[in-house]
Amino acid sequence: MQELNRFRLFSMASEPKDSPANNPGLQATPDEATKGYFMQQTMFRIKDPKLSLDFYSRVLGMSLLKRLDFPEMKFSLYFLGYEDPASAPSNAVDRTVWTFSQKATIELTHNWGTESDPEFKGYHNGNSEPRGFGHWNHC
Ligand SMILES: C[C@@H](O)C(=O)SC[C@H](NC(=O)CC[C@H](N)C(=O)O)C(=O)NCC(=O)O
Ligand SMILES: [Zn+2]
Repeated sequence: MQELNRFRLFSMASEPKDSPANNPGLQATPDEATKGYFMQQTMFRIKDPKLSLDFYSRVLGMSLLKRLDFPEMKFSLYFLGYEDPASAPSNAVDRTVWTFSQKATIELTHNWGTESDPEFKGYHNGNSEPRGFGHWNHC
């Protein structure tokens, strides 16, 4: 009962639990230097683009906003998001600029050959030591 009362007491605090007053370091407004900036992309390395593109499009419902190939460095980048690709510019350079102006995209990095390399054991999933990436919630 003690724990429940303590919880009730805390949740009745004058300040909302999520306020800056209850969260040292939390700022109500961003620094002028980065005002207007937003999280534009996070990157995952993938083994096989055929399997990953199927998963991200069919299962997660995302669209391919832009693909960039770097043959001299033997890798490709696939930018996925929830914008309608039909609204993307047709010009390749303009489409790259458009893609990089979309919020919270996913950049899939494919280092060529991993899909067929028997020695490739996959990338670290973050959930074994040393722990790193945690999870992605899709709902
Ligand atoms: C275009 C822009 O969004 C990028 O992030 S490119 C960044 C660059 N990516 C690569 O070199 C991909 C191939 C490389 N072998 C790799 O697996 O990363 C890069 O800086 N990658 C390093 C990183 O930590 O992101
Ligand atoms: Zn990137």
